[in-house]
Amino acid sequence: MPGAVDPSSVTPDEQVLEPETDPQAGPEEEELPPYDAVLVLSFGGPEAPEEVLPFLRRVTAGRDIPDERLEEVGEHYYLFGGRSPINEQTRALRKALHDELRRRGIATPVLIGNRNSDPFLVDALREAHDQGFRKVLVVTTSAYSSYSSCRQYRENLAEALDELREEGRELEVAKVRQYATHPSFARTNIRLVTEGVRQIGQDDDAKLRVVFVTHSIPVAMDDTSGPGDGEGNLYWHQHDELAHVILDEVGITLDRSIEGALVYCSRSGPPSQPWLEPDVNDHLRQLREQGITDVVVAPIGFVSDHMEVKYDLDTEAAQTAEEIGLNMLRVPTVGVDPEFVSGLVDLLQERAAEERGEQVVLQAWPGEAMPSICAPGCCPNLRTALPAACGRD
Ligand SMILES: CC1=C(CCC(=O)O)c2cc3nc(cc4[nH]c(cc5[nH]c(cc1n2)c(C)c5CCC(=O)O)c(CCC(=O)O)c4C)C(CCC(=O)O)=C3C
Ligand SMILES: [Fe+2]
Repeated sequence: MPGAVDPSSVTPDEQVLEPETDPQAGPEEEELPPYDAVLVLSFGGPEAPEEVLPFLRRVTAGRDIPDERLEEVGEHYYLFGGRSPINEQTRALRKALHDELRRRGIATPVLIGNRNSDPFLVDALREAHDQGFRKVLVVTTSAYSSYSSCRQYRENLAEALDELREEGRELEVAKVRQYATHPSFARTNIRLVTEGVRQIGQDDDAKLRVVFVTHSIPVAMDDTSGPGDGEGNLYWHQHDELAHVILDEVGITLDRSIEGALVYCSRSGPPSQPWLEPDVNDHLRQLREQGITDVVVAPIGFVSDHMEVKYDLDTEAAQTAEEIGLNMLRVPTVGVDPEFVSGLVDLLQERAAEERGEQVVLQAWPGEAMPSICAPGCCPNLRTALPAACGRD
C-alpha cells in the first residue's frame, strides 16, 4: 500500500530532534517560514499496565469522574495488555508528515507532544526551545470543534507556554485550523466508506445501513461548541454535514441509495448529565429490530484506530452486533492515509502562508473553513475560564 507506515518501524527515539541535514536535500530545500518546527499534539495514552491508572488520573484530574468509571475504563486498557495503540499511531503520523514535507522539499522538523503521556507537551516544547526553535506550528490529532476536541488542546498549549516562560524560555505557537471541514478529510473518509460498502457485499439497500460514529460529549458542551457568535452545536453540525456528504458521494459512486445515521460512543459522566445520543450499541439493536442485516460502521469522529475505536467499536459494538445477528464491518480511520496526510501538510503550508501575510484561499468542504485563530470564547470550558493559546481571547 503506497504511503502506509508500519508503526513498529517508528521508534520513540525519533522524538529526539534529528539535525536536519538531509544528505538528499537539494539546494532548493525550503522551510516553512516563519515556523521553525512542527509539533503533532496528541491526546496520548498508556503503553504499559503500570501506566494505565496514572494516565487515567491525569485525564480526569479536577473532574468528577467516579473511581468506578476509571476502573471500568482501566479494564478496557488491561484487555489490551495495558497498552493503547494511540502513541504508536501518533509516531506513524509524525513520520508520515515528516516524509510528505520532505517530498515537498521542506526540511522543517516534526515533533510529538502529548497531553496525557510521555513525551509530554511541555517537555517537547522545552526541547524545541533548547534546540533553538522559537516559532512552532501545531497540528492536533483532533478534527472537530468543541471544548474537548479543540479548546482543551489550546488550554494545554497555554499552560505549557506559561511554564516555559517561567523558566525563561519564550516560545510562540500557532495551530492549523480544525480540519473536519477540510476537503482532504472528507475525501479520505468518502473513499474509506465507499470501500466498506463495496466490501460488505449486501446489494439490497433496504437491508444495509452506514453507522457514523463519534465520541459523545455532554449536550451542554455541544450546545456551546463553535464561535461564541454562532448558533452552537457546531460539533454535531460538522459531523452531520460530513455524514451527509459521505452518503451522497457513496450513492453517486456506487449508484445506490444507502441510508445512515450519526451515533455516539464512549459516553462518561454521571447518568444525570445528558450526553449526545444515541449510543452506538442501542442504535445497532434498533436497526436489527427494523430488519437491517448489515452495517458499515464508520468512525468519522476519530483520526486513528486508538482505544475508543479498538474497544468501543471493535470489541463492544462488534459483540453487540454478533449477539443480535447483525453483520458489521468497521471502516478504518483516516490514520496515515496519504490523501489525509497530504491535506494536513497543505494546512501547515496554508497556515505559514497566512502568517507571512500572503493571500490564501481556505479550502473547505463540506461547510465552512474554521478560522486559524479561534474566536474569543469559542467552545468554552464549562467549568472554569482558563487561558487558551492560538485564539483571540
Ligand atoms: C470529543 C472527544 C474526543 C475526540 C477528539 C480527540 O481525539 O481529542 C476524545 C478522544 C479521546 N479520549 C481518550 C480517552 C479518554 N477520554 C476521557 C473522557 C472524555 N473524553 C471526552 C471527549 C473526547 N475524547 C469527554 C467529554 C470526556 C469526559 C470529560 C473529560 O474527562 O474530559 C477519558 C476519561 C475516562 C472516561 O470517562 O472515559 C479517557 C481515558 C482518548 C485516548 C484513547 C487511547 O488511549 O487510545 C482519545 C483519543
Ligand atoms: Fe475522551
